[in-house]
Amino acid sequence: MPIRHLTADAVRTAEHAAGDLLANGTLMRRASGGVAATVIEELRRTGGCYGRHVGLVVGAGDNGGDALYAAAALARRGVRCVAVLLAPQRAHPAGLTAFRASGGRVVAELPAGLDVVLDGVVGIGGRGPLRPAAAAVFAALVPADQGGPIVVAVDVPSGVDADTGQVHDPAVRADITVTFGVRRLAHLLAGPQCGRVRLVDIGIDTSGADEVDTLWELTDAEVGRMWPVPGPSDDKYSQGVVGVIAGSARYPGAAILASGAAVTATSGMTRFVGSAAADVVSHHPEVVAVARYADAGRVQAWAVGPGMGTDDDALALLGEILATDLPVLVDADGLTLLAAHPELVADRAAPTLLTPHAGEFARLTGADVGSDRLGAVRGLARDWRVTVLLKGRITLVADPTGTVLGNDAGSSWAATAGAGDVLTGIAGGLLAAGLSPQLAGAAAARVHARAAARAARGAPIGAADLLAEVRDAVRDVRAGLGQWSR
Ligand SMILES: NC(=O)C1=CN([C@@H]2O[C@H](COP(=O)(O)OP(=O)(O)OC[C@H]3O[C@@H](n4cnc5c(N)ncnc54)[C@H](O)[C@@H]3O)[C@@H](O)[C@H]2O)[C@@H](O)CC1
Ligand SMILES: Nc1ncnc2c1ncn2[C@@H]1O[C@H](COP(=O)(O)OP(=O)(O)O)[C@@H](O)[C@H]1O
Ligand SMILES: [K+]
Repeated sequence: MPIRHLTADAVRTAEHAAGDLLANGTLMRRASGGVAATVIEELRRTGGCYGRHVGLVVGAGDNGGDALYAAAALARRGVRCVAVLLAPQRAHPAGLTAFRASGGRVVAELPAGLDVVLDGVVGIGGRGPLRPAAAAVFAALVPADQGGPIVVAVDVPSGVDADTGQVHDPAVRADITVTFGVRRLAHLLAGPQCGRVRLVDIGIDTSGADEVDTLWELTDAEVGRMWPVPGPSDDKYSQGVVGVIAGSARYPGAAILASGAAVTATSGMTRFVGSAAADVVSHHPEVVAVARYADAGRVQAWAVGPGMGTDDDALALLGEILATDLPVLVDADGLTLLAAHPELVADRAAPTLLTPHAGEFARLTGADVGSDRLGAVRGLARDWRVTVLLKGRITLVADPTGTVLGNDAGSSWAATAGAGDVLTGIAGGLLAAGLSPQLAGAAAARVHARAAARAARGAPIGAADLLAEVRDAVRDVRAGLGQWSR
């Protein structure tokens, strides 16, 4: 089962369904216990708990209550806790009582030399940026990598919108985020702001949540299991032949990268159509490359667009491809053409995957992606009745029914020219092998991101370096599946 992320509303619904557990404070006790356990783990890793120092920043709601109860539990382990109360009159009363009873002290500002700072300003009830008093406390902290305290966010880093993942300015940048029962949308949409996310079981049931409240994330094992590999009765045709249309004789780069990625991602066969046919074959001799579409031969899916140009010939070719009943991926120049000719996909029944970056997305919709990327990608997929993969550090793949798969690349090394051409080739290969556009897009994004991180190992890369690591990235996700038996 993919990892589920939910809206704040859906989280609240699940909490309320827990009935007495919510009313009698059991859920909050479990939540704060999870926060304390996380802090204890961190302190133990760095020398133990006794005599260490933890600072709290406490807001007016239950998020602050979690922090106060967690501190009371930490005090029982000999941790010394101090708290800045942002709204002293409205701090969680029972939490504050427990905090004081455990020896915790309320202070006007956080002292230097803290080991951990707990962000209990706001959780899923938060709106907008950190207000000035909270912002000043966090601005004064020395970052953890410069010897300052580790920042542990309770539920979500304050200033990050739990539903859209919008990182307001200012917002808390957490090293660790501890959340309860189920991950919130922001934990994927704003992954880099959350640091390491730790999920604490508090005994709520979220299985009945609606799809519109949900964002899914495939596990590596799921990506590995769905990756197409040849079986005993397969031949080069039976695994799905992908056709790539990209680049030009003048600009062969996109053609070489996209077709090379298609070759690398799956077995079977890659065909290529375009004026860069000779360049493609010189780099990837296994590609069956021709100049004209009429000579292409049969394929099971097309990947069309990178560097193909936007002239009348390109438009005519895109129209022919989209008029087939084959799965088609459209990227780059193909998307620019589609933005002006949406009728080309309006009546398409066959699987269709559009892979825009933010600029191409704006061309397609006439509006910027905005701060709600999830809502935006869902809207385009629904309105155009196609699957849309929105690129970036967090890739989102929405199908027309509203199901969305997200992928945090984990690093940003793939933000390099030509990396999108590689993604096109990988996803095109998976489409030809029979994966749905959504799974093809999400699985390709995962392997693409791993390949980028593998290639980089701390230094900038080009798209060709990323391409060279795709095979090992596939090996990574397939590790442990008993693949040698196939
Ligand atoms: N309901 C429950 O049983 C549970 C709740 N839990 C905790 O409760 C949290 C939700 O608590 P609440 O609904 O009280 O909401 P929060 O504590 O997240 O925030 C609401 C409060 O913050 C104020 N506020 C909103 N935006 C602000 C901003 N930008 N700057 C400063 N103050 C702002 C609001 O006026 C309100 O007083 C969860 O995130 C979680 O930490 C957990 O204990 C799990 C169980
Ligand atoms: N900040 C980032 N972090 C991680 N991956 C990124 C980031 N920005 C872009 N990418 C990925 O790199 C690729 C870039 O594709 P694209 O924008 O089409 O570039 P190009 O057209 O030059 O190939 C996509 O797979 C995208 O998801
Ligand atoms: K918080």
